Amino acid sequence: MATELHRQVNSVEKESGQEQGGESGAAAVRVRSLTRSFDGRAVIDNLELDVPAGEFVALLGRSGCGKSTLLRVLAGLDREIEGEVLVPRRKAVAFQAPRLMPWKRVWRNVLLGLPGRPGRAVAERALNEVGLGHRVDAWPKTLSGGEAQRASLARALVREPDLLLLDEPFGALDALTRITAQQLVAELWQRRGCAVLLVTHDVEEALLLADRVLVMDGGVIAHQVRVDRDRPRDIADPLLAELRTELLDRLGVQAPEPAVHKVA
Ligand SMILES: Nc1ncnc2c1ncn2[C@@H]1O[C@H](COP(=O)(O)OP(=O)(O)OP(=O)(O)O)[C@@H](O)[C@H]1O
Repeated sequence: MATELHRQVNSVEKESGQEQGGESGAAAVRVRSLTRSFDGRAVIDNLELDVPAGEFVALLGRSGCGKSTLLRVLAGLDREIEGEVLVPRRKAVAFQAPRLMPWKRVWRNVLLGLPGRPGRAVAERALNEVGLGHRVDAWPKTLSGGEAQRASLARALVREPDLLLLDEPFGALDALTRITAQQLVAELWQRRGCAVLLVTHDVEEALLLADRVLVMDGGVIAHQVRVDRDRPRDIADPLLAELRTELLDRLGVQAPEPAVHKVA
């Protein structure tokens, strides 16, 4: 299904007949010559990016290289830009911190900011989808870290996004909860068919989840690899191990030797 794209340029989001359908009809993101500067320094510098509808893309890069800035631009939260950014109107974003309002019950948090006064049943459906059906009436402070992150995902899902933007959503979770949350996102993506852009520091997470992994450096997408493997994936797969070394190299990180377990 073709997704209508909308232009975000210099604080204006306007519908444009020209770029709908046609060449961009199967795209979820089209970025041309995007530049974003802070105090005269271009953090994003003539960046180009295309994401087809339904693709899962992971974005890696050293700390401070501009990943979150790019995500905020795509989300429409930052419009002080030069260049062209086309994204679907239906988009949603989830951050590392779940950002739930403590004075509203979970289901009301899920519906926050949604137009058209949707009813509780809409929130319940999304909460069921992320396995939080039993916490519909809970207060945010009673949720565990993983539950709060799932509530945040439910809040993104009720928007029925064509583009889901995730900024380090698993960064604050413990290792076990993180794996469960990754599996949930993979399932949701497969079920919903939306495009996903996941900002992460974790090369293995990127390789386990994404169709394509991008490395941002010098204000542009400096490198990319395609992960041509069915899911669920195994990080011990030789292709993934090879791509992991390649990506760590591009990130300027020495790949550690695989751990050797000795049994006495
Ligand atoms: N509102 C702002 N005002 C000034 N500088 C900013 C602003 N937002 C971001 N920057 C700068 O832009 C650069 C990129 O920041 P950004 O948060 O996008 O990096 P990042 O790649 O997401 O980093 P990390 O991986 O550490 O989260 C940094 O040098 C940051 O200090």
